[in-house]
Amino acid sequence: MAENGLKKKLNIAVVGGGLVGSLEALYLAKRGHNVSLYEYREDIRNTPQVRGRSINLALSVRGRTALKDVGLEDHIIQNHGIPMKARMIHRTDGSTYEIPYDARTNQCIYSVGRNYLNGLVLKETENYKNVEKHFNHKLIEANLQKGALTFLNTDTKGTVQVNADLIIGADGAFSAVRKAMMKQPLFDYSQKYIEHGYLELCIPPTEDGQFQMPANYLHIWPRGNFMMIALPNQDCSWTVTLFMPFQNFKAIDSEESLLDFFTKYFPDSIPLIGQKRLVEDFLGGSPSPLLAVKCRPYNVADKALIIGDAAHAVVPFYGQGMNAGFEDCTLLDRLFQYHHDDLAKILPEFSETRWRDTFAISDLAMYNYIEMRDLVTRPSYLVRKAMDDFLFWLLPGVWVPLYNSVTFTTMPYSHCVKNREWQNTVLLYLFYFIIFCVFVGVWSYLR
Ligand SMILES: Cc1cc2nc3c(=O)[nH]c(=O)nc-3n(C[C@H](O)[C@H](O)[C@H](O)COP(=O)(O)OP(=O)(O)OC[C@H]3O[C@@H](n4cnc5c(N)ncnc54)[C@H](O)[C@@H]3O)c2cc1C
Ligand SMILES: COc1ccc2c(c1)CN(c1nc(C(=O)N(C)c3cc(Cl)c(F)cc3C(=O)O)c(Cl)s1)C2
Repeated sequence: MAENGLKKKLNIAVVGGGLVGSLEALYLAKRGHNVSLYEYREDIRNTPQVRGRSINLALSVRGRTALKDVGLEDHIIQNHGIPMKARMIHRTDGSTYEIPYDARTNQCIYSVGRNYLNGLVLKETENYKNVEKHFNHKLIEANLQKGALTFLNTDTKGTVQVNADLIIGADGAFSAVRKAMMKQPLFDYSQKYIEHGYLELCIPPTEDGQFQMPANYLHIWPRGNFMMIALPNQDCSWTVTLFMPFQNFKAIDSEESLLDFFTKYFPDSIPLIGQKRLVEDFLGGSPSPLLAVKCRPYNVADKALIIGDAAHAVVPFYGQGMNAGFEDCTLLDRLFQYHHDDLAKILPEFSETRWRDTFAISDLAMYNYIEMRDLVTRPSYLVRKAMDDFLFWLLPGVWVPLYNSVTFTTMPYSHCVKNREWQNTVLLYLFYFIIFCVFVGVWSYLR
């Protein structure tokens, strides 16, 4: 707050115009600050959207809350997002079965196009004169303590010097802002590349432009040490993501070995993708790596802050990366409101209160990576899910299963984990009690 009691307009540089950076620019614009958004790539609204190639993501309540704050939730839910009410599990014989996300209240998650959502948020910033967007600007140097940034304009090949009251790094898993932050003393950092990579394939729409599979589902082909999933697109195509160890990808190096592999493990997907397209896309592409990043603190004094994947890239096996990044923006906005834009209070409090939750979702996603590939096929998973669903139905305010709390509530991720721990304890004692009753029953019968 300025001396005269009026709110001080900050000059804020947001590095990274992806999903989280563009949303953060919008949040800050709505607070009246002068925002300059710098994005390495060109404006994605001008890049041709290759048909049926859009990469999509699962939007759940944490991300919806942020979009609601900036007035975009209704548009996404009513005009773009495709509701997914259940998982559709594909067995190797091609038969399928459903596992609803929330049988009690029929809540669902939404499949949204990454570029569509990014473009929508960027477009919304056009309504604010206090937002400047600079595309083709790559951050190459940062002096965070001084609020000084150097960008390479990839168009002109010239450099651009920028000074800001606040630098927000939303520049993704390989963040340049975080790299500068790592020079700070007491900055903790760890990263993990998992052994699996992912390759995106496409199930096109039918000749008459309809979905080839039931639309309102997240389709999963769980196969033990690898898995495939498919999310629906607005154009009735599916973005299919195959997760598999890099060495397995490497072993599939010919049309014959590829078709043998898919015939054995994903036979029903071959006619859906199309044999020719499968061969072209699989052998013509290469698997991308998956990186998890944990670091803290997220701020440098009252000068700089990292959010989104720059702060906490997670493996995608909970569908929460974007949702967690959007939740960063929501929580940061609440702190701006509570501390009247006083960065000396906001930034340290964001770091101190957020890292436990981002570490928790990172661990949950990594656990899912290890479990999920065949978890949904395990009887123990289905028994536990049935018990969770029953107790959730019986005691909805008390017993919120882990998957529901992560996906369908804004309960802090670390509380979701604590919740699960006491539920495990209760179920363990319940199990012992049942065993004891059976033992007493059998003993009484045999006496
Ligand atoms: C296979 C896969 C599936 C996923 N599925 C889901 C899902 O279903 N649901 C979900 O919530 N999340 C999902 N995620 C995670 C989600 O994609 C990320 O969490 C999200 O994109 C993070 O957004 P971000 O803006 O922080 O980073 P990014 O999306 O990486 O954006 C960073 C931006 O910064 C720019 N940039 C980078 N370096 C510089 C620089 N030096 N100077 C200027 N600009 C720079 C980049 O060009 C980019 O535009 C998935 C991720 C993967 C890999
Ligand atoms: C675009 O690429 C990707 C890649 C991975 C994901 C997504 C999009 C969206 N993802 C979601 N995961 C959950 C979830 O909570 N769990 C436990 C699951 C975890 C796995 Cl790995 C899975 F296959 C199904 C579920 C499931 O429950 O449906 C959601 Cl809810 S959405 C994972």
